[in-house]
Formats: sequence, structure tokens, C-alpha cells
Amino acid sequence: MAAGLMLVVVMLLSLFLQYHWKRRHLYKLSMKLPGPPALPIVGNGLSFLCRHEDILAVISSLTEKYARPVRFWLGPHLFLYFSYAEHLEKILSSTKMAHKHDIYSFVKIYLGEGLITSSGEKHKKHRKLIQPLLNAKFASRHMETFQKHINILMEKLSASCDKGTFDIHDMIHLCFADIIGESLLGMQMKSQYGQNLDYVHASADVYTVGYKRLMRPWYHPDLIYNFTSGKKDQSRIVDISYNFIKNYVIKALYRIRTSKNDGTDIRAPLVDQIADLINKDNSIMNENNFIYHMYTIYLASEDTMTIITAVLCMCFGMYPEYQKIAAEEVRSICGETSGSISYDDFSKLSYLDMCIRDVLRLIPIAPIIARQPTEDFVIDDLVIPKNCGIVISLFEVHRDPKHWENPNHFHPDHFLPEAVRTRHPFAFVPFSAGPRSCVGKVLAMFGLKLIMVNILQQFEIEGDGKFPDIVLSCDITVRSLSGYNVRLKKRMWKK
Ligand code: HEM
Repeated sequence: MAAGLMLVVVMLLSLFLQYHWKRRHLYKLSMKLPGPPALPIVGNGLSFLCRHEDILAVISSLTEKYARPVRFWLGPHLFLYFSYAEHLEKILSSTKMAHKHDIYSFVKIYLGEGLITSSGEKHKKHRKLIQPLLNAKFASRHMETFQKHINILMEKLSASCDKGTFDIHDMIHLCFADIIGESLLGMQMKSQYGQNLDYVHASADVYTVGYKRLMRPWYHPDLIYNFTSGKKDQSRIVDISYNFIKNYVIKALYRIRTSKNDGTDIRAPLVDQIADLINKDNSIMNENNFIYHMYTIYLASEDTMTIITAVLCMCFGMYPEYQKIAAEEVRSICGETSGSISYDDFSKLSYLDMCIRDVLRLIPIAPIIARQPTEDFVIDDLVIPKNCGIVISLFEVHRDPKHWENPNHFHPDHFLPEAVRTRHPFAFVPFSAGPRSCVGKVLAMFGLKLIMVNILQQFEIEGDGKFPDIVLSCDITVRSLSGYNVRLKKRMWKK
């Protein structure tokens, strides 16, 4: 009996030693780098167990104390934290760094092997198919669809005119849900009329429920998580979203197989264009992959565009001097009333473009990106072993006073041509860059401009305070915890 027990102890000890021996290069590297002391098992996980609005302060306290890269442990994962533009350039441009970190496995529960969460050859192949479809032509051909749903938003906003301060987020959110639903997924969501709200809300919950699990290493094993209320939320979200998207993917495949028109019609929603590619060669992706790509694209687009639009509205309210310039530009290029905009006008809206960019700077939707090198990677004489976690902070580089004259305020002049010319190109990367950059950036900029043109043509926006008064939460995305509060007045153009 005693000998058996002894044998078990020896085996466990040898497994323990083997595990740590294999990871010795990580411990060696960790000892070389600056960073906070870590506890056994949880590492520095407890430091991040704070309210969402405090996470930025926790990160700043680390980055103020230590030089880059800062190292920290999240459970058994070693992460190196980078935020200098020069480092970002090397990391984001490298194909060795195109692999998403294993920590995204908790996001995979919702997004499967969609573009955001997958890596390797399959990701490369599918990205090559999808990215070219989301081009400027796609945006221009879907302008009518965008405008149709924006018209409904304009009516709803008109009803809030002269009624005091209100939170503009939800109205914009439902508008983008309808736009993305029709142009990308081929569905009439009608969420602005109160339909399909269980799906819209379940999708919004992905961020909060997913993040909570991600940041609590003890919830990582299914064995523990399955007994928590988080698991129930997770299952509810997965059931609603997967089945909802599946329904539209099956309809698109059916449409393509039975109709004379094929998905190469550029006016077709994205889902039909992909269905057409699959119909011609069904080895390119299976139905499950198709569903996850479409859900990823829905989630990656409607939330991001909503937040940027809502924050820009707030900024125009808080900084009326910039709103005035942007509105006058819209008036001179697009006219005083909506519906008179042509696609070619968009490239002429240079001041509005600067305003949108400065909000993308202040609110980088993906504030932190995690990667895992597939081979050893050298940066500044430091050899980063493969499989070590790399964390890149877009949030920090976007506010680095080295690059930005007025880092914590809405300041569109940051994007004057002269300022852009002299700044490091990786000091501003709201859509990331390189092989994992955003595939929807053209559509995003188009949608943001179109909605803002309509809003500025019809309303004068008022607001209180200045940008630093907004309480930000920063987790998987950045958002305002103090709401998206504005007041609207009907715009009366001066003769
Ligand atoms: C203001 C709007 C948007 C912002 C700021 C934004 C930002 C980003 C960023 C920073 C990434 C890289 C994330 C990472 O590396 O972890 C990304 C990836 C992605 N975005 Fe966007 N995005 C926006 C809109 C859109 C839209 C409209 C679409 C789709 C139509 C879209 C689809 C995607 C997809 C599929 C990826 C994953 C690409 C890959 O890993 O290959 N995004 N986006």
C-alpha cells in the first residue's frame, strides 16, 4: 500500500518536473524581463480582477512602472506586453505573429473557426476569399440599403429632438443591426421595429459573458465553469446566435442553388456571394465554417460601428467648434438634406474623415490584441520563444504623448496631412495591420461617414463635459460606462 502510494507520488512529481522542464525557456525569459511579482497558479490574474472601468488604471500602473515589454502571467500563460509603435510595426507585419493566442479559445465557443478566432492555413485561405468581396464596390452598391435603414433612424432621432438629454446608443445599434443584417446576411432584421431583439441582445452579451470567463483563470476548466451561472448564459447565447445565423446561411445556399441569378451579382448580400463560391466549389468551406464566418462578420461590424458613431455624436456635442466645421463641410459637399449624397462625395469629406479617425484613435475597438508566435521571434535583441503570449496595446499607442499633441481629448487636427506625414505609421492602427488586419475597414469607413452625414444634415448635437469625463470600460472592446448622452436640435441652416 505504502509502496503504491510512493509510486503515485513519484509519478506525479516526475510529471510536475517534466511540465516545468519543458517550460524552462519561458521562466528564463520571464526572469530577464521587467514586470510585477506573480503568484503561483494564478500568476498576475488577481490584479486584473477589477471593475471594467478600472482595468485601464491597472494597466497604466504596470506600464508606468516597467519598461517595454512588460511581462505578466495569466494562470500558466506568460504574456509580453508591447505598446511602442516601432514594436507594433514589427509584430503586426510579421506572418510569424499572425497566429491568435490560445486564450481566444474562450471566444471560439461563440465564434467557432470564424475569421477572428481561426489561424493557420484555413484562416489564410478563407480570408483570401472573403476580404476581396468587402471592397469599395460592395459599399457603393449597398448604399441604398444603408440609407433605407438610416432614414428610419432619422425618424426616431427626430422624435427625440428638443426632449433633453438621452442615450443615443440603442437607436444607432438597432439601425446598424438592420443595415448589417440586410447587406451582409441577407436578412430583414427589422430590429428598429422591435423584431429579432433576442438575437440582437444575445449577440451584445457575448462580450460581457466571454470576458468574464477569460479573465478568471479558475473558470477556464469546463469542469468548474459548467456549475456556474455563466455557463447558462454562455449556452443561451450560443443557441440563439448559432441557430439564427444558420437559418440565413441555409436560405442563402438554397437561393443560390435554385435561382438563375448567382451570388456574383455585386448587389447580392455578402452571404449570397460566399454561398455562390461554395456552390461552385464545395471543398472551400463546410456549412459550419460558413455559419461561423457570417456570425463573426455580424459581430465584428455592428457593435464597432455603433460605438464609434455614438462616441462621435458625443464628441460633436462636447466640442461644438469641430461639429460646426464638419457640418459646413457636409453642407458644401452633400447638400443640406439627406438623400442627395453620391458615393463619390465620400472621398471629399476630409474633415469628417479626420473627426472619425480621432474617435477611432480614442476608442480603439480592439484595445488589446493577443498573438502567439509560431516560431521564435526576435525583437530588439530579445528572443521571444514560440508559443509565448504577445499582447499589443492599441489603446496605449493611440494615446502616447510622443505621437499625439492632445492625447486625451477629441482633437481632429491630429489628422491634418502634415501631422500624419510626420507621425510613425503604426502610432494609429485602429483596424490593426498586416495579415490579421480588419477585412471590413472600407465598409466601416463608408458606413460611418454615411450615417454621420445624415445626422449632421438633420441635427445639431449638444452635450456636456469633455472627452476625459467619459467613464471608459476596456475589456474585449472599449465602451462608455457613463452612457452615450446627447441632446438634439433640428438643424436650421443659416442662409
Ligand atoms: C469601426 C469599425 C471597425 C473597427 C474599429 C474594426 C477593428 C478591427 C480590428 C482592430 C481587427 C483586428 C483584431 C485582432 O487582430 O484581434 C479587426 C478584425 C476583423 N474585422 Fe474589423 N473593425 C471594424 C469594422 C468591421 C466591419 C464593418 C467588418 C465586416 C464587414 C469587420 C470584420 C472584421 C473581421 C472579419 C476581422 C478578423 C480579420 C482576421 O483576423 O483575418 N470589421 N477589426
